[in-house]
Amino acid sequence: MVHRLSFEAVNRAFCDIMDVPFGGAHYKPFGGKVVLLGGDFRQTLPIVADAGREESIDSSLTCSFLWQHCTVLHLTENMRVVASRESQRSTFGGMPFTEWTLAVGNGNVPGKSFPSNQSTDWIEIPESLLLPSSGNPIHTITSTVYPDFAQRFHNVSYLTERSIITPTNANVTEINSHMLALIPGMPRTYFSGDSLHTDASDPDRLEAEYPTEFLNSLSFNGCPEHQIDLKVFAPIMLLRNLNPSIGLCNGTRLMVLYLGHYVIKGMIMGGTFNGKTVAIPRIVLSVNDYRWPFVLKRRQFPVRLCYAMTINKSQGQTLQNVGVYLPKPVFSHGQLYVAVSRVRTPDGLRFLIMNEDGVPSNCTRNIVYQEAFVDLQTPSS
Ligand SMILES: Nc1ncnc2c1ncn2[C@@H]1O[C@H](COP(=O)(O)OP(=O)(O)OP(=O)(O)O)[C@@H](O)[C@H]1O
Repeated sequence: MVHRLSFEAVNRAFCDIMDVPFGGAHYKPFGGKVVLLGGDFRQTLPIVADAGREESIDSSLTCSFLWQHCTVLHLTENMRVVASRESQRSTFGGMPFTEWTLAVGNGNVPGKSFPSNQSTDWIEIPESLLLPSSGNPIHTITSTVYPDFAQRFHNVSYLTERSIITPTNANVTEINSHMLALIPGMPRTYFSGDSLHTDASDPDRLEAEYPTEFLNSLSFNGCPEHQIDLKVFAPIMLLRNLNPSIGLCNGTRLMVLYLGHYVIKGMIMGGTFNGKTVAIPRIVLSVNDYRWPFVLKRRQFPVRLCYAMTINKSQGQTLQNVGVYLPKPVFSHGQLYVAVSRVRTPDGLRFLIMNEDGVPSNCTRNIVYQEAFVDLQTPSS
């Protein structure tokens, strides 16, 4: 979901363009233009660094002054799952899959509480969705989602239809490294060129304080790593909008075809541009993180491996086979709902859950902030 401040900025720009006063009796939202917004408040809220529950809710469009001008219309049919007869037949917690998915999103699956844990937002995942609990969890989840990988690692449709999703980047990296090592041959490594930029009066002092080696060690959400290891046939995800008109958007998945010095060539997997071959250049990405007194400029290919991806990054994807790897529970509103709603059929969805002692479990957290739904039933003029 986009932060409400972004909508408010667009609103001001439209008022400016349409020469409509911003505020007062003649004020018209978006300069009088009709704007259609689509979204699902069961999904994750905008990411605000170090935000608690209140700040996350406050970032939502429903907390903007614009919301009073919105009319809410509800979609009623789940088009992703509707085609599957199997999803209607089987029951999950006594309901069809589509209803169970919504119950997870609405926070209506009956909770379970534990003597050791005061939190009541833990739910049981239906038995039919759980993976067998023995052995190495990484091996279990990767061999389930990527069966016969040694024979099929270069098959583009095989890669297109599957992914492992998990809450944190650390687990994503662990699974991606495991999978890359299974492809024959040595990886090609790309290192970024990092520098810092600052308006401070003494940039030399900052450069001495934060040497390049330190900049290289920094990782940021949505920014490629300093070191990227890739092999031909590996699936990668684009981390920036490069050229939407040819399908190169933030979140586009591609299979690597060629690893050059100046470009990476890949084949787009899924969506309107499925099968199209494209070249990705290195670009300079700027990261302005409040924790550091500088802007990091990183010159790197804007990609990362995507055998696994974070739950947040999986929003927008529709896949046939999804393994949800939960070595720790989800940590924010809507993540479990996003995880369970990536598939067309429950047959393609499997969970591997570990409890805090690292023992496989059938219970996990489902965080749902009910305040996120408060204003959705009230159509206004
Ligand atoms: N009218 C339709 N007829 C058939 N299939 C549809 C229709 N609308 C959407 N779908 C399918 O449902 C899936 C989800 O659609 P889409 O990605 O547009 O929804 P979304 O709300 O953006 O999803 P997300 O849950 O990722 O936010 C896609 O695979 C799409 O092909």
